[in-house]
Amino acid sequence: MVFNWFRRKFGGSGEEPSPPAETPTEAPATASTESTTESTASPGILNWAKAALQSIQARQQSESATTIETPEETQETPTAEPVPVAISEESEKTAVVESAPVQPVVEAEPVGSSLVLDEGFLWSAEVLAAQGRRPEEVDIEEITWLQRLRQGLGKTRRGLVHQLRAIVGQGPLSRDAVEEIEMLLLQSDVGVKATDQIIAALQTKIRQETLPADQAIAYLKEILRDILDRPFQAGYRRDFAPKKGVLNIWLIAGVNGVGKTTTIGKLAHIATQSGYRCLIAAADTFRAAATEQVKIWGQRSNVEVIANPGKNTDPAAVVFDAIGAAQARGTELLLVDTAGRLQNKANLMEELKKIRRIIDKKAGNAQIESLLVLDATLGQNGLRQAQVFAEAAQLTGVILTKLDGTAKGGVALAVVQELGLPIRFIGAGEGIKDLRPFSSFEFVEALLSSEVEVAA
Ligand SMILES: Nc1nc2c(ncn2[C@@H]2O[C@H](COP(=O)(O)OP(=O)(O)OP(=O)(O)O)[C@@H](O)[C@H]2O)c(=O)[nH]1
Repeated sequence: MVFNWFRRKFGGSGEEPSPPAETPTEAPATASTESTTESTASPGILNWAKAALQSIQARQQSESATTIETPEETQETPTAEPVPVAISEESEKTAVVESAPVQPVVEAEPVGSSLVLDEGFLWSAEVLAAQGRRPEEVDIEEITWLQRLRQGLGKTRRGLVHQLRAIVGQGPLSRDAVEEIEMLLLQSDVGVKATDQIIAALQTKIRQETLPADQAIAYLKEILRDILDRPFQAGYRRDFAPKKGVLNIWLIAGVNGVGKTTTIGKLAHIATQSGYRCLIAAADTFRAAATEQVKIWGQRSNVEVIANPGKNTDPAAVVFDAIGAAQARGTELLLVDTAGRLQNKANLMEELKKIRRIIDKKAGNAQIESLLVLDATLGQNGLRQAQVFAEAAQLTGVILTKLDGTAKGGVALAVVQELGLPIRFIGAGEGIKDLRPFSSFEFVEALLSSEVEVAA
């Protein structure tokens, strides 16, 4: 059984978590602000984690038993022949449909590392339980991803949590304490505007009452979640799964090197794993290697790539062809890769606008999303680029990549504060499974939770 990331329900602030778990554990039923602030795993969490581990192991065993019994069904490699499609007049001499070759990359689950009831597993269990999840419904992919996210933000978290605790634990916030927190947030790339908001909210609360460090951190988490979820109050929908049975087009934009192509590959993987018919348009015709690169990613998920092998061909024509192909085949998700660099910025923006016009014209009924990919390691610099794109591409969301690197994580707050756009996915690694839908609750926990220890 394959885990469906698009159907995954998040708990956390502002969203009702699932009903309390009816398990023999004492797992917390809701995402309360106090739920994940302890540094020692409670017996409830330990039981919850054990139950989740057993359930994952049992499923893996029964799946491997099925594989052994019916090898032809489960291990057969699907083959795909190139399929001709309707193409536009402009490009009919050169356009071809690149069909995904046959061998999808099969990534083995890192069973050995993840199936241990270690600190990382316990922390993931705590985060999932706090969202009202039941241990028997948790998938190994969720545990692995949460561990990865937490690892990626580890450096920032260790610096932040330790110092914040020391400051907020000293009673009402003094002027010095406020300045210290401000510095910490700015150093973590939170940006001036979001930092001001956080400080103002924190001051109001801590002036009113003296909070122990644990509660002050819990309150800080709540403030951060509120900022990250604010676009939902402004009309953006929380649920970001593509609609089934209709054409969804996701235009992926961003400057070169931020991870657009890689992200498209990872999205194609999530989409096919979640049961969507998916297609990729290779509309970065400026960089010669870009098409080749996106084709390799297409192969990994067995997703076809519509490309035009000519030199400097019109990317809008590729998109036109791809929409035609998608409509002819009943594709549900068309991912459009775009150039990150042209002769100059004005050209790049013009190209994006043109692609957008083609999409609006040829696929007016499609569900269109325009997603900006931002490299989290660029911090505030990435934001300036974003503002330019926001106008040209009518952005509807952001994908934050490279949170596993030197990124400080706080940039997520700056992005939402400055652009008013929701973060839809985050990437924390170069592998096919290293991009997942964004959850403010999980992100903030990964950024600010203390280490969890098994109680003696
Ligand atoms: N560590 C890490 N590396 C990433 C992540 N996402 C992408 N990368 C790497 O970033 C580099 C650039 O990624 P691309 O996908 O080629 O970027 P692009 O935006 O398509 O670049 P252009 O095609 O030049 O516009 C590659 O080496 C990727 O492996 C991530 O989440 N973490």
